[in-house]
Amino acid sequence: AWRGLIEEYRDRLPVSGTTPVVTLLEGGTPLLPAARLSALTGCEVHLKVEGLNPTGSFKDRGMTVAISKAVEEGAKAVICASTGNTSASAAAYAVRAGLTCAVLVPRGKIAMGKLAQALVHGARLLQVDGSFDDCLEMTRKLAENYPIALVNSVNPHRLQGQKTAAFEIVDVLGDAPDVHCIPVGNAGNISAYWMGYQEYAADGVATRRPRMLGFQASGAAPIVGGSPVTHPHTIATAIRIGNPASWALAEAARDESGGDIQAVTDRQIAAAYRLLAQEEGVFVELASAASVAGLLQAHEQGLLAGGERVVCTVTGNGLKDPDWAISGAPTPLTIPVDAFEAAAALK
Ligand SMILES: Cc1ncc(COP(=O)(O)O)c(/C=C/C(=O)C(=O)O)c1O
Repeated sequence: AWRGLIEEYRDRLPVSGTTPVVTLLEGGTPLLPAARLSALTGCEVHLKVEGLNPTGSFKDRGMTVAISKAVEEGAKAVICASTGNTSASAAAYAVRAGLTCAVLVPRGKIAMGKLAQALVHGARLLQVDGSFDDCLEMTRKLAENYPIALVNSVNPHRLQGQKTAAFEIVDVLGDAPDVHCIPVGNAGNISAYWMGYQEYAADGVATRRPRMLGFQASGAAPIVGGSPVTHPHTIATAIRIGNPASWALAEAARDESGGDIQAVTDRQIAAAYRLLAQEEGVFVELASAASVAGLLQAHEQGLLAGGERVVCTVTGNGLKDPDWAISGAPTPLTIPVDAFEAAAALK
């Protein structure tokens, strides 16, 4: 049976025999063949469905390690800034560990499902009148001045946990893919995947490393533009980030892998979101669809050779932000009960 990431990849994580294991049995998510995307691109496309982690996003991978280490170091409380999924995950793992959790989120820019998770797990939720980047700056100051563990992806334990997704992909495919597409916000995840692929290639578990293709929303694309975006804007609120904490690591992943970091528009993201739901049967949140919007864009640009193996990470569950699924849907029909019975009686 699946034992959670620390037990599954213990010898590749910064834990020892005495590290308490705080887990919700995260990881082991599906690597789902994507027939429609394969037909559209002429590649062999798989989706790494990270919305099926315990709190509905890939953040659980990093949080199991960061919270376990926080307990080992004697922390009594944890804190993070978040566009939503990190706070949802930190709140749940803090409960598992018996720690107090404080989260700072940008007011009014967080999907309801994520807010619900932080609140229901009893996190102390601080809504900041500013951007995610302002939240992160405040969180770093608080963590410096109080005995409270910072569990954002600036905490190296987070990236250590998140690199396990790359291990799982190689373990299932038998080697690394040729290309890996992934959304980029605070840029921890693209950096963590590259770390994982590098580690497996260095140990000979994989014979190759993929080209990393990262995708930012065009209104929140500091790495693409080369300078911080003071007022980032996108419907994909999870990646509405103007000054990524792992900027340098993400550029290294791009350059060392021979990949790229590009922008995709909200329109492209929304189209990929609908395609995933209506043609692949996978419901993801908007930011997650940036990796598939990027796949289609890369195909258009001739960046993909026919038959190449491509993995797209879809990072969060669509249930986090159901409004987007409802807003464009046709109005449901309402049938009066008696008409229904009459119709049924027609048999
Ligand atoms: C669904 C989803 N998809 C992609 C990203 C981008 O990953 P990174 O590039 O590693 O930041 C996030 C990030 C969310 C937060 O940063 C947070 O929760 O504070 C996300 O929730």
